[in-house]
Amino acid sequence: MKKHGAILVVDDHRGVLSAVSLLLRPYFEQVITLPSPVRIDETLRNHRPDCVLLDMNFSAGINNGNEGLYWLAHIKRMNPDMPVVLFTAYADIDLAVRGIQQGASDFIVKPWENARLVDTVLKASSRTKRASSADNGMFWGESDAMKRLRDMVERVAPTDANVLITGENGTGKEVLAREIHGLSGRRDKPMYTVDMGSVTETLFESELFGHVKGAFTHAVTDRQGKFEAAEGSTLFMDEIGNLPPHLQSKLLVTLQNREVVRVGSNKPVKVDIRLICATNRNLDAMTGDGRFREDLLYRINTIHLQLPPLRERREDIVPLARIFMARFARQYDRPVTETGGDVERLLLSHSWPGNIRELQHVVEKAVILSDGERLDPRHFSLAGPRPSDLTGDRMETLEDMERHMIAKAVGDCGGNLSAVASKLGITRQTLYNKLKKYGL
Ligand SMILES: Nc1ncnc2c1ncn2[C@@H]1O[C@H](COP(=O)(O)OP(=O)(O)OP(=O)(O)O)[C@@H](O)[C@H]1O
Repeated sequence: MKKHGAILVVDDHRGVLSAVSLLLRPYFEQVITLPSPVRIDETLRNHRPDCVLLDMNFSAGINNGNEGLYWLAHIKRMNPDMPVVLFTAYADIDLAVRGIQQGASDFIVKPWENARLVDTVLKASSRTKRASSADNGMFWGESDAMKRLRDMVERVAPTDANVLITGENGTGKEVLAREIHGLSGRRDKPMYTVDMGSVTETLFESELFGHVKGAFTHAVTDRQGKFEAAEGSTLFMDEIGNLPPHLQSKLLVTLQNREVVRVGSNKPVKVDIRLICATNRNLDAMTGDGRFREDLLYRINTIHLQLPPLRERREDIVPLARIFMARFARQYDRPVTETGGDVERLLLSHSWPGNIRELQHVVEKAVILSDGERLDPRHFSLAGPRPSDLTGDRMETLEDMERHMIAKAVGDCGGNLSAVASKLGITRQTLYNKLKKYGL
């Protein structure tokens, strides 16, 4: 039988976690257990489980299930397609029904029947695969830069070549890493992520390479690092530019020898991983002034993929906005089905310093606030471009300046073209001509 990817089990009874973990291991590549929901976000981000089995009651003495419903809503907000099976010690059908109304896939009553529990979580996990690949996949779009990138990705993904993805914040580096993993021979195992931007520097080493008991004050047991966990799969190292110099050397040795040495040990362990790194920093400049090892850069960037900022793929702004609109309309049960011309002009007039993430957030907010079939331009509060967008390379000609002034005015006037024309002191017809000329 082919195993499913990963399942996350959250329950504050350690006995329950061990029993469920033993029961589910034959069916899942990875059974991740959490004794408290506080680390749910990080765990969902790093492990992308196929399903969550979520206890309904966490704080001792408060047994009204609200904690479970709270965390259910939280998971669904983060990841609308994630199937959540509720786990409750009380045969409280009303509560379970409320959970299902709020998006849970099913529920299991404790004490549970093993066969029913396995059957329920397997069904929920298969559902996610179909939903998420259709819904949360990468949108490539029509720009030449993205077409070239896609071509390259299709050729490179099936190989084991190390890949370096660069691009500004929010351009989709992690989405691209998942796409590469999904097209590779390693796709049956989950991709492992380690975010060098969120782990504190003192924990980098143990997080990556693991440690043995007693290696440092809090090392009370042996612990596997991400390199070992990702055995046979892909390891995605986000914000690689944050890696301090002594760990750059250790990473280089690990990649050269294909083996890791846990902190506090001298016994190397063989590893077989495919490495994908990402950064929004300029590693060439960092090697130039000695902040990043050049030999490590050569190791990690066998293939270099550069994601363009959203302002350089303007033809993709509206299609992406429509995808996000449809997704959030479903998630928040809103009737909105159209973006509308004024909203589209508004979106095209913005410079998107936060890239696709920013677009996704503003569309999400507008969908939540919407009450009709069309998005309302008043629900978009787009911040003006950053000062850096107004100077330097991107503002070289008078045309650049004019384009920027028109775009800004469209934003300031909420997409109302009569107001834009009068603000700029030109006729509506001239404004139309210029909007067309600049693709706004
Ligand atoms: N091509 C795409 N198609 C659909 N959604 C996308 C795409 N690229 C990015 N997104 C969405 O935009 C958000 C940001 O993407 P992601 O986290 O991959 O960016 P990033 O470049 O890794 O950001 P950061 O540098 O801040 O880590 C995510 O919510 C993701 O779902």
